[in-house]
Amino acid sequence: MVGTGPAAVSKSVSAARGPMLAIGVGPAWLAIGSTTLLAVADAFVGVAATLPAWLRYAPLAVSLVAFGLPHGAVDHLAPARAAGERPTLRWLALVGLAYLLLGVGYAALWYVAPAASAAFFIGLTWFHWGQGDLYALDALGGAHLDDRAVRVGTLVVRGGLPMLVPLLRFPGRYRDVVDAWVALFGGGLDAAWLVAPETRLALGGAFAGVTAATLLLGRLRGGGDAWVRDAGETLLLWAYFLVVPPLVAVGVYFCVWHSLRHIARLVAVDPGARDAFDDRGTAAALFRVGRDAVPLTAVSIALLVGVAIVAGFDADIEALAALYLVFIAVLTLPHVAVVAWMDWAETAGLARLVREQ
Ligand SMILES: CC1=C(/C=C/C(C)=C/C=C/C(C)=C/C=O)C(C)(C)CCC1
Ligand SMILES: [Fe+2]
Repeated sequence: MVGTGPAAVSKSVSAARGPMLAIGVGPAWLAIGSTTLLAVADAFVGVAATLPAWLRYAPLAVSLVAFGLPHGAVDHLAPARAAGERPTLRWLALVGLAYLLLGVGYAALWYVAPAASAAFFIGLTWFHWGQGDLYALDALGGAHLDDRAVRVGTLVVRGGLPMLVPLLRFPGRYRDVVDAWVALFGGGLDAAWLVAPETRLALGGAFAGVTAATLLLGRLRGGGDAWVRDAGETLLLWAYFLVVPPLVAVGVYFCVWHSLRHIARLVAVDPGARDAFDDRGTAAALFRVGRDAVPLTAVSIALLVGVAIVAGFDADIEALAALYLVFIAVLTLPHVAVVAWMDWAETAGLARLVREQ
C-alpha cells in the first residue's frame, strides 16, 4: 500500500540525534559561521589577497587525514552496522566488490571521457551531499520533511549549495578547478557557456526559487524549531558559498559539514561508539570511529601517492589537488552506493519515499 507521505523515521535515525548535535551541528556552525564572518570582514580589509596562493589548498590537504577522506574509510563496516548486524567477511567482500567494480569502472571512464566524468562527479556530489544533509535533518527530527516534495527539494537545495552557488559568484575559479581535472587526462573543457553571466543568472535565479519554494512549503507542512534550524542552515550556507572563495569553501565544508555529519551517523550505528558517546562523551566516540578509519585511510593515501609517483607528478600544487579530487571522485561512486544502501537499511533519505514501514 502506498501512503500519502514518506515512511516514518526509523528508530536508528532518531537515535542519531545526540551524536548529530554534538558532532555534526555545533562544530559545523562554528566553523562555517566564523569562516563566513572572516570573509565578510576581509572584504573591508583585503588581507586574504596578500596571503600565499598555496594556503587556499590547505583545507583540502587537511581533508586527506582529518574527517574528509577518513569519513569514507569506514565504508567496509558501516553497511552491516546500519542493518543492525556485525560486519562479517561476507559484508567486507560485498563492499570490496562494489568498490572494485564501481571504482575501476569510473576510473576507466575518466580516461575515456574526462569532461563527462567531471560533470558526472559534480552531479554525484550534488546528490551525495544533499543525501547526507537530509539524513542529518531527519536525525534532528523535522516534521516538515514528512512531505515528499519538501524532501526532494531539500536534497536538491542542500546538494546544490556547495556545487552550484560557488559558480554564481566565482565562475573563473570554479572553471579552473574543473579544467584542472580534465587537463590531467590531456583534455580541455569547453565550458565558456557555463560561466557566462546569462547562464549563471538563470541558474542562480532558478536555484534561489527552488530554495525559497522548498523552505516555504516546509514552513506550511510543519514549521517548528526543526524548520527554523533547517532554514537557518540553508541561509548560512548560501551566504558562505557566496562570500568564501570556492577551493577554501568546498574544502572546509567537506571536512566540517558533510564528513562530520556522516561521522555522527557512524557513531550512531556502531554500538561500541554509541556506548562510548553515552558514557564518556564526544571525544571517546570520535576516537572509536577514527580507529576504524585508520587502515583504509592509510591504504587510500598510499594508493594516491603511488598514482602520483607512477604518473610522474611534480610539485605543481594545482595538478596535485586535481589528482586528489579525481581520486576522491573514483572513491565517491562506491561510497554513494554504500550510503544509499545504509539509507535503505535505516529507512532514511530518499529510501523513505519508497519504503513502507
Ligand atoms: C573543490 C571544488 C569543487 C568541487 C569539489 C568536489 C566535487 C568535491 C567532492 C568531494 C566528495 C564527493 C567527497 C566525498 O564525500 C568545485 C565545486 C567544482 C569548484 C570549486 C572547488
Ligand atoms: Fe560522504
